[in-house]
Amino acid sequence: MAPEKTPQSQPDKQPTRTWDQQRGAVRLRRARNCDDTTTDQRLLDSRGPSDWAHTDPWRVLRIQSEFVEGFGALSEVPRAVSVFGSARTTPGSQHYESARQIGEALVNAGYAVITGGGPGVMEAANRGASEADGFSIGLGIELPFESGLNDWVDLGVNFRYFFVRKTMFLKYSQAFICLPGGFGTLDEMFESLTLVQTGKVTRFPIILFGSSFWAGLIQWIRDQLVENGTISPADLSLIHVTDSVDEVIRIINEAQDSIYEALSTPRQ
Ligand SMILES: C/C(=C\CNc1ncnc2c1ncn2[C@@H]1O[C@H](COP(=O)(O)O)[C@@H](O)[C@H]1O)CO
Repeated sequence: MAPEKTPQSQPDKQPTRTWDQQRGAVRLRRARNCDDTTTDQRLLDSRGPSDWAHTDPWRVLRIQSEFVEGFGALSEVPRAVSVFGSARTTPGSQHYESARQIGEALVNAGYAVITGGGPGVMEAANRGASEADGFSIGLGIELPFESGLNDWVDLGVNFRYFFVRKTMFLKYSQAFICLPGGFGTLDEMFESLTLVQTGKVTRFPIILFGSSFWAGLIQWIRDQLVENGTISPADLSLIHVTDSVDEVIRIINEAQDSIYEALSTPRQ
């Protein structure tokens, strides 16, 4: 019979129990320390040439560097609006032309245009902005099926991490406009709605362009979310739905005015 492993027979291998510990943001209760390797072993006994780059502690530095690069590249960006929508929209289609007009109108109203830098609606909005001689920005994302930044992006920043990129959209935009899209667009829309609903960002319009495309979702939100009490009826007012480019600009300008009013300075 195999000898029983007890603290006496295997003194060095026994996991050590520690009491509650607070390590920065992390709370450890009844923690077990099972790591019986030494720091030197972990440093010198590498498993492969790129092991270090894939361990979470090092990943944190890459995440950090992505924040630093993003903040650095975008810090001088003037007032801007982000435009989201399908990567699959084709040039010449109605949604493509709407996005192009929105890009142009935003520039004429004094805003830079930020998109995901990809094809479809993103390209169209960048194109409208660039054709109107405005500031056209693309925040690209590394994807398995890389499509690269579209040709109408004047300032492009590529990100590895979705969540870092999302921070940039929010930090450097005064409003979000969502054109018809798929999961990516819905993700961007619902994340921004959550941030406005929870008060993380204020006076931040979320505009859904294309009423017939969005009607079913709005109805579902009303019938299911409001009816079941998972959102309050007032939350519906966080979403603006329109088919008018002029209305888009009016909504954004009004929100800007209310910010300047709160600060008691006129809008520039
Ligand atoms: C699918 C194709 C290329 C994808 N390239 C993208 N580049 C940049 N940003 C993207 C890309 N795809 C999605 N996004 C982001 O999500 C939104 C669109 O996603 P949807 O699922 O198409 O609605 C968009 O706003 C971007 O921020 C080749 O066709």
